[in-house]
Amino acid sequence: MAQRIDVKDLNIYYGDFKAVADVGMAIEPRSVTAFIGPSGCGKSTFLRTLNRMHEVIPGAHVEGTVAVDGVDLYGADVDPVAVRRQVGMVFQRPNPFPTMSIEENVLAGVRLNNKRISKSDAADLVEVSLRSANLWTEVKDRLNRPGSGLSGGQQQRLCIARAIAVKPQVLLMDEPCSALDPISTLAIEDLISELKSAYTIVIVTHNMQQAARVSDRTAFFNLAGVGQPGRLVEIDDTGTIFSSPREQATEDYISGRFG
Ligand SMILES: Nc1ncnc2c1ncn2[C@@H]1O[C@H](COP(=O)(O)OP(=O)(O)OP(=O)(O)O)[C@@H](O)[C@H]1O
Repeated sequence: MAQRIDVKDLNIYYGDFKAVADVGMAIEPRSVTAFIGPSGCGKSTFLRTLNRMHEVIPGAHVEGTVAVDGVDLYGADVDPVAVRRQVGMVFQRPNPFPTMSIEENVLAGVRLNNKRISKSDAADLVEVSLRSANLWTEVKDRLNRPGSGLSGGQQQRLCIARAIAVKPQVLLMDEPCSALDPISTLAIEDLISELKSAYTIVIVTHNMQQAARVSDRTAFFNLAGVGQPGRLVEIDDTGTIFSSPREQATEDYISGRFG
């Protein structure tokens, strides 16, 4: 299911403002890639271009290519809705649909895609998705209760189950633990490590220990100054980035000298 992503010469704009410049990188399947860097360097903006969520903002556009297994997501005949099915996203704050039951939350993406699904297939999909998200045993006896009745960490795992249920190839996570306590954070990190055997995972994180714990590859982004675009400084194996990065700016950032 996992797929490789190749980004080439990507420039990302909000209207006339170039927020991110000249990004090129390969993101490997069945691995976790972390994006780190100071606030405003464009990590979230870049992440959102990987499933065409960026362009839902009026005036926002990109130049360059993002190819998933060789197919440019920005090709003329590519349907952005199909892209978002293939490349799922989990956000900073858990956002289950509050009035929907746990079960209906898991199925929400599938229903949005207008897929007809029998009752027994739906029940199977709910169980498989919740099991994959390490949530099944905690909720199996209350599948009809509202998703909003779960703890923050459980809600985030529910959102991951909802993302998985549409069978994406890639999972994008934008600071998925920033609203969670340390125990829930560890549960999500364990889950990320399990999911990488099936998915290509990209995670934005402010937490460098988290990047070091969960990711195989780390990309460091930086900003030359206010009003300047963010740029990719380097991407390498996570161990290398945290022990012997090539660039001084990376060294300064990871050793806490700025950002
Ligand atoms: N909707 C928007 N409209 C206009 N500019 C935006 C929008 N969202 C982000 N930006 C700008 O794009 C640049 C990159 O922002 P982005 O949120 O991607 O950075 P980030 O590295 O994820 O930051 P943080 O770590 O603080 O979340 C910033 O200058 C920001 O002000």
